[in-house]
Amino acid sequence: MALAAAGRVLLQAGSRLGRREVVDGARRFANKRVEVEADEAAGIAVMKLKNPPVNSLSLEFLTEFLISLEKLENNKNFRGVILTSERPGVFSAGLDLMEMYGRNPAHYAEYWRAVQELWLRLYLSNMILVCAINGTSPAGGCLMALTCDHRIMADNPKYTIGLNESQLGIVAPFWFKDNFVNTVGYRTAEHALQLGLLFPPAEALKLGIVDEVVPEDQVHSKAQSVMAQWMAIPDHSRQLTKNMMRKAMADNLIKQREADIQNFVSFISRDSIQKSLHTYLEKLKQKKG
Ligand SMILES: CCCCCCCCCCC/C=C/C(=O)SCCNC(=O)CCNC(=O)[C@H](O)C(C)(C)COP(=O)(O)OP(=O)(O)OC[C@H]1O[C@@H](n2cnc3c(N)ncnc32)[C@H](O)[C@@H]1OP(=O)(O)O
Repeated sequence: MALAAAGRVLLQAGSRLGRREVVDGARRFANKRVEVEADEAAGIAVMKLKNPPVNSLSLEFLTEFLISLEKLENNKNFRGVILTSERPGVFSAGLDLMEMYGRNPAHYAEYWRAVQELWLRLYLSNMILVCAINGTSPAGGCLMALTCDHRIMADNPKYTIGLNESQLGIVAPFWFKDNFVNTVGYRTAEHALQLGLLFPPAEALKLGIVDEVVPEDQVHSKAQSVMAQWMAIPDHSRQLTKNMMRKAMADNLIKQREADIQNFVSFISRDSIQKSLHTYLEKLKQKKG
């Protein structure tokens, strides 16, 4: 119920944005920040993140992404989604720092609700989610990948993935942490989260953050072949199994969703945290100069 209500809010927000949907022969639809190549006959869609320059998860991006995902969820012909970046090199730079810096509490609350919604929708999706990680994927970007059923990363040592929040002076919330612990195990998570480590593909594979590392030019073909394997499993048994594995963790967030929002708002509003974000943003700028 809570999920459905939040979804309606996002849909309303989406229509307020007034984006015109572009339909190309019923096989492709796009809003400004997400491109969907939908092969209805095959039952597979490729969702490409395209929020330049670095696919940060801004409020507008989250709204548009959730609307596109809902369209696919509502069409029973779609059984699988491949998530990838339209800009190879960066899968996603994670949560948009500008949504968490210098804004007011109401904005922080609205943003955090949308971040929660993204995680819940992806984590509990009945569809098969395969992540084709064709670039760097820190923090919220890594979280998106962690919600998927299978992760394939491009073999480029320049790319990294992990939950680096502590390096920014912020903290990965409990549900980021739980998703990570369930993927890599407690000790690895404890170590990586405290240090805010980002891992290149080979290490990410060793730790189980990703399931496969393949040459960069094969990420998409690999994602398609993995999807074919997963599609061969009957939906009802796969979905019941997925739900059995994931429901408890998602319910843990659902039951304390409002408290989690309040925690986020009071944490992110602190002067010391705003100062840390300021310093990090300055560092990002200086890196350029
Ligand atoms: C008690 C417990 C309570 C807990 C309560 C909760 C607490 C808060 C939890 C918050 C969880 C946060 C999760 C996150 O996802 S935080 C974001 C983490 N992301 C990063 O650290 C990535 C930062 N970016 C980079 O490292 C690089 O940009 C990247 C490697 C991704 C790409 O490099 P590239 O050289 O290609 O591009 P630039 O660095 O030049 O960047 C281009 C412009 O984009 C801006 N940028 C980059 N990342 C972000 C971002 N995440 N959000 C907003 N903007 C971003 C960058 O500043 C450049 O902008 P300008 O062109 O204007 O300079």
